[in-house]
Amino acid sequence: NFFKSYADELSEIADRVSANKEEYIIHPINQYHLIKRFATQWTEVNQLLDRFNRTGTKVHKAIKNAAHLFPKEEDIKGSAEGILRIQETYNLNTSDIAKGNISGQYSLKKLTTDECYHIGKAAFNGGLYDRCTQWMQFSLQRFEEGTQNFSKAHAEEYLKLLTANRIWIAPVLKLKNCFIHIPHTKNNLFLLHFIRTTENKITFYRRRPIVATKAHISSDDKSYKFSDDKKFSKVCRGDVKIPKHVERKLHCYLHTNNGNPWLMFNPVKVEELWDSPHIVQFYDVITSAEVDKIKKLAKPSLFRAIHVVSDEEDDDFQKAAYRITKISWLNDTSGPVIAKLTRRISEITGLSMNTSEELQVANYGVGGEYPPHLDVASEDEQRIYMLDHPEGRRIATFLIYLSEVQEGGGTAFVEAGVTAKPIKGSAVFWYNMYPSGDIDIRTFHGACPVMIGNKWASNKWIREAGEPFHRQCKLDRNADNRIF
Ligand SMILES: O=C(O)CCC(=O)C(=O)O
Ligand SMILES: [Fe+2]
Repeated sequence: NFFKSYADELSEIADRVSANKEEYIIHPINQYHLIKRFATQWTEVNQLLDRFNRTGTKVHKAIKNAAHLFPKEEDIKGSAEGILRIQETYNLNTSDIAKGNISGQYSLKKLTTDECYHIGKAAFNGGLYDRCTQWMQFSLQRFEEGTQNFSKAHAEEYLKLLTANRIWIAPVLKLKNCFIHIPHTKNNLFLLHFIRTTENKITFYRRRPIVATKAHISSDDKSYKFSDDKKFSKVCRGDVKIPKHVERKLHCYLHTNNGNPWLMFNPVKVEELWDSPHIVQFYDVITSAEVDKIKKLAKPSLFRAIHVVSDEEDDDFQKAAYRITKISWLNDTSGPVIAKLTRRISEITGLSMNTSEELQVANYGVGGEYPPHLDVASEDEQRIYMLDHPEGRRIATFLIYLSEVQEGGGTAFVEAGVTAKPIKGSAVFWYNMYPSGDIDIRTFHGACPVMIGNKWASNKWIREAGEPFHRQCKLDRNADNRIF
């Protein structure tokens, strides 16, 4: 019976998906279901085959051969967290998501009682207590609709816990460090959990505010603090309007880099995204065929990226294992397509590639994001990394989009309040340092969570040592960058 119902379920999905697999896979709820099927149901199939001694069958062999590639429990958790990250960033309704509706696009199946429960649990563990309440309520609602064998006591337990503790959560959140002194702490499991998650600070959805170190700051301003997580989400949603006086200065034009022969008959299309710091987007810098070649070269060596997060308190560095991006590095000998792209970046920007980094290729999955950061190291960090990087700091970033993203996944410049849209074949370019050599903290930026889609992007970081003849330093600390 189990095999039969599972086979029916799969063939129904296969029938409805076969026409457009890509469209199926880019929806976060479909991905969640797919990951779940591999992490749990196929394992169940395997166990049943073992139990009934059907170990020689074709399907058993297939599962055995591929089992090491299957997603694991932690991947289900990761994808539930991805859904929550999308929900938090883009202010989505719990009821919409439970119905499978993400920004107007529906998943093949809606979320079941136990799936709502599990997302609720992930919300609780991330300290999102109000969200947890909503998800548990939806779990119970689905249960009333009579979908499946799920013990509703689990969800009720969470709701009870949250209702009983509601009175003190809000004030305690405000007091933060004082709550440790509340008496009877040890007897309150919920409070202990709360303290633990709050103390950890980094949760999957809440990005740690980054404080500029002294070396980041060029003038007398000693206490510059970057905008918080809320601002990043707001910019990602496109809720920050470009002021009229800035908009008036932004243009689109064709660029030949002062009559560069490579660009004379095929000028590059430029759109200014911001005036100060000057941020531009180039269009059609790479063809679709070249993109396919780059992805093919990168795929075998993609590995999960680890973001380095600056620690607020001791200014030390900590690694946070956000499992949401995969990256790979390609150099000019990896293939002619890479060497050609490197030369093209040089023609467009007028900068030397002699001290540039290899091309970084990144792939973002469900809810994949890169929290706000500066691409350039502070002076203190550079002193530490000097031996590794005699070619100096990252003077400029050339960020190429290798795919479209249906919803979300833009690059948000938090201070400016503008988000670059991932358009396949285009590239965003900006200087991370002022002409004086000071770091331009206004270039603080991050990759917004991918809501629907599969995002591919590629970074070419250009380092300072190769540029003295291409980009003159200026003694005036107030001199601003102008790309062209
Ligand atoms: O992928 C993006 O949109 C931005 C990525 C980024 O900022 C980085 O890799 O440093
Ligand atoms: Fe970056």
